[in-house]
Amino acid sequence: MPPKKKSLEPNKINFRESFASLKFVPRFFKEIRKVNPALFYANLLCRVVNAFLPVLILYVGKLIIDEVVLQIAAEEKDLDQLWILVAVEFGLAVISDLISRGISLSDGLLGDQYSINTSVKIIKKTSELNLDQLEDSEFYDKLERARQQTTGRVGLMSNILTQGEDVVVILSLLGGVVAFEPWLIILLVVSIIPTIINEIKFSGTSYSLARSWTQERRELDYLRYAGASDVTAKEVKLFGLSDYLANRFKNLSDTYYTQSKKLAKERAGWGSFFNVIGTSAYYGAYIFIIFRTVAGVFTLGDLTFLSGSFNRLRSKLQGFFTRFTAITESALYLQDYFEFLDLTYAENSPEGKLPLPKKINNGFEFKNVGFKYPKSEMWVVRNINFQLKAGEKLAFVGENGAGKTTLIKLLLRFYEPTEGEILLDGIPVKQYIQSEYQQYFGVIFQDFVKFELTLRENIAMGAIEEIHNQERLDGAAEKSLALEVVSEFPMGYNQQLGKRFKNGKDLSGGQWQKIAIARAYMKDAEVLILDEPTSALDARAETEAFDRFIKLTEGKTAVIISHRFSTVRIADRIMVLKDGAVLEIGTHQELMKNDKLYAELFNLQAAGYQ
Ligand SMILES: Nc1ncnc2c1ncn2[C@@H]1O[C@H](COP(=O)(O)OP(=O)(O)OP(=O)(O)O)[C@@H](O)[C@H]1O
Repeated sequence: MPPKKKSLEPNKINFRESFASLKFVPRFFKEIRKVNPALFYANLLCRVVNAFLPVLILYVGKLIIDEVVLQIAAEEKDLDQLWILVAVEFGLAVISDLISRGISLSDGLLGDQYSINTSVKIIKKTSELNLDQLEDSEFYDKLERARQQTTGRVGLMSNILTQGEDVVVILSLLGGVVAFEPWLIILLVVSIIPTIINEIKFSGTSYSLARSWTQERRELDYLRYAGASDVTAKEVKLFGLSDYLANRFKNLSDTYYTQSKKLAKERAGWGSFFNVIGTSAYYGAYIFIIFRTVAGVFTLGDLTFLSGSFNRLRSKLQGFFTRFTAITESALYLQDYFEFLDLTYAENSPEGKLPLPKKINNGFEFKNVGFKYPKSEMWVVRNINFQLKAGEKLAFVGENGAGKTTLIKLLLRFYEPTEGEILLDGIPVKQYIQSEYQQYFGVIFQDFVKFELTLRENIAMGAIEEIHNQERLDGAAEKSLALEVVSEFPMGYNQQLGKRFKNGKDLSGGQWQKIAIARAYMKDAEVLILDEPTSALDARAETEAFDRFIKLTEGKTAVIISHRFSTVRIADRIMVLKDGAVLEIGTHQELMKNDKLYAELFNLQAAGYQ
């Protein structure tokens, strides 16, 4: 599919929207303060002191020049006063430098702590959300923006603090200028108006460009990954896909480049034009001050103080307005971040309140369950009625796409049924506290995660609080045949797995699967669910794994999904699914007698093995 063309005009975010995003700033600062209150207040104090230094330094400079002029004209030179002034200016310069360094140091430290804190919050929040939210692409974009802007938020913090500091600098400089010559303020206003116009003109545009490209940036990241990663390398080489992927990447990025180039050029062009106007106003003021000095109204010291103050004021005011745009732009990202943190569970699944019973007495029951995935009109499963009795081993079989995994996701309450309900001992499962309910289950999914962490961590993921319980780890590894994998490595459980990190070792598909099964044993859950857990195991390992599974989980409730009928027949009962409906359910013998799909598929596989 060729990449879709995007319009070259991003939706502009207007000034009002930019302002509205500032409402998140107080919450942002509350979070920063919480991260390290002492450092936060020290930073504020440094900034307050720093704000008064420029006007003080300029004023002492003026006194020095006036004193020099006085001493040139004096017949008897007395330089004591002059040296004191020079010493004061030197002292102020040293203090200013120390404080500036203190500010950037504390900015950096606060920023680092804050970004660690937000990353942790994002990870935790993600785990709280429902699967349908995580699978939703709009939501995913929000998550992406919340995640990406961590460093932007750190910049935002120092920008806002500098803004506050500059307000004090500007007021103090203004006070100085007004005391000498109030008329200069008019020229000052004229000199900064162009900057304000420029900022209003472009405010929000670059943000809206970046925002409207979130989805494409995700696509670009993916293409970069697909074209240059160890996971895809085999197929990319073999099928000669690298040019295709590189071109797709290039076409999409070229469109973005064209848009941002257009914006950057416009911004630079208008910026230079307005700057010329601003500079002219500054020189107007300068000429005015020179005239007044020549006329004897101002001293030479006044001249340096006023021109210095005027120049600083202008650049501070310009900085104030450009920074304001940067702040409102980053505050829009802040909005993404806080909106993400404030996301709640899907509205159609209000959280249940009932605590979970310690033991399952009768089991689960699906009553007329039907389900459509969010934003889809298709019934994936419908009219599903069956019981999963306590202590029973039930197998699901059926062709690809029949709905087996979907039923598991419903049982686990990753999704709520669109119609019908699921009961546990006669009570609808949605009445239980979801997180507690999910603790009942130990699950190995078809696409279980291969964590690029140590072997120990990979097994302990089933009950991470038990990571140092060697006995339990050994027990789980032994039951799942993963102990053989552990013994292959001199570092044993401490072996790093995967190829991403130094000394990491990749495993075969079957070895990974044994580790995933160990995870389920580690959990010691009430209900075990194995979704094609042995597809990568060799025939001997598979039989062994299943025989063990049945023995070791005696009395436990379990659901097994498998395409291998030799495995399935060990189950107490087998449920056959076809096109999202239950076709037949019973023991192996019953279904063979039934002589429908199960018997047909069983005989087909059995013939294949002969
Ligand atoms: N997250 C999802 N969003 C939308 N549709 C989905 C999603 N997951 C699965 N489906 C659709 O639901 C149907 C049933 O999928 P499911 O994974 O339950 O089948 P399965 O019986 O487990 O198949 P297999 O044997 O291939 O694992 C399929 O048509 C699939 O396209």
